[in-house]
Amino acid sequence: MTTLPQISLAKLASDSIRLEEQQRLRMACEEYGFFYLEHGIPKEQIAEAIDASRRFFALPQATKERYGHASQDVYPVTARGYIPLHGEMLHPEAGPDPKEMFDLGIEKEGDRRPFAGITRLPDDTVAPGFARSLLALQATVLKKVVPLLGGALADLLDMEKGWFQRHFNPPTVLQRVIRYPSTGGAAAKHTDNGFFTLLLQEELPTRPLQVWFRECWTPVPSLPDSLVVNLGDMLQALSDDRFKSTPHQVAHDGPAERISLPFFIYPDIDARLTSRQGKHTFSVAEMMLRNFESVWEKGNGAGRARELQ
Ligand SMILES: O=C(O)CCC(=O)C(=O)O
Ligand SMILES: [Fe+2]
Repeated sequence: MTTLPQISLAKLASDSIRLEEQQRLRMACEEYGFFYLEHGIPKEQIAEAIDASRRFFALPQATKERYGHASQDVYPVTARGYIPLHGEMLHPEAGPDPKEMFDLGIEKEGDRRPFAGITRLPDDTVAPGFARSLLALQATVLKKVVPLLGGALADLLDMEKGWFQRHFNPPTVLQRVIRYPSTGGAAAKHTDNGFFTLLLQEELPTRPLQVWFRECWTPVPSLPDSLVVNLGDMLQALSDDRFKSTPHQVAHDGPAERISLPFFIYPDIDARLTSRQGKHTFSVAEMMLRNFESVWEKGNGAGRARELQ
């Protein structure tokens, strides 16, 4: 069985072995577009967010729907809030996905730019610990993981000094909580549209996440203390197509429900970026809005779904 490369965040941070680890990261990005990252996030913090999410999803449907897209005050409204089962379609041939979700972001009052602002979230009287544990996890991810991994990737892209700090200050974040029911859950094949995605998943003996590798669907089992990183379409473009934004899908058939916690990391919403060799130039806001239009208005699926057979 193929095992994805394992990269260590601590090694990327260490002066003595950073270069060696960066070369392994380069190989992971060029050959796979998917890898494990030993992250160092406390287990309890992840477990708390998963438990609180499970409790939220167990609430009555009418309670959850109070936080749906129609109640959100951000642009686009589809960027935040609760999405019921079969509420999203990642690939048009597969139809709507059997999964339930909640989306949040960097919560900043008064920020009216696309994909920014405040999510209408359930408070502790409705969903104890839900908002608090998810936002605490976001803070840890943004502090401990994103700058180190992002900086290492920017070095590999051969961007000028300070490129990452300039264009990810702050990053745009779509933080998602997904529940796949025990009776069968799925996310259809797609690519992610951003720079990279960090996926924290429950440690289960089953292997529902699958990556398209060497013309085969290959399972990506959870590994202790590691999250899964996959590269998105923006990073593929910024690498002049050297790095892979790899197709993936989820096929979950129980026996228990599965909670996963992806963080979709994008550059600053105001950034306009050009790849090193100049093959690709894009505005982050325009590319994100196009992707949302494809998923939510045109029914064409996510990322490069349309190109995937
Ligand atoms: O739940 C997972 O394991 C992956 C979900 C995913 O690929 C996505 O939401 O983009
Ligand atoms: Fe994905």
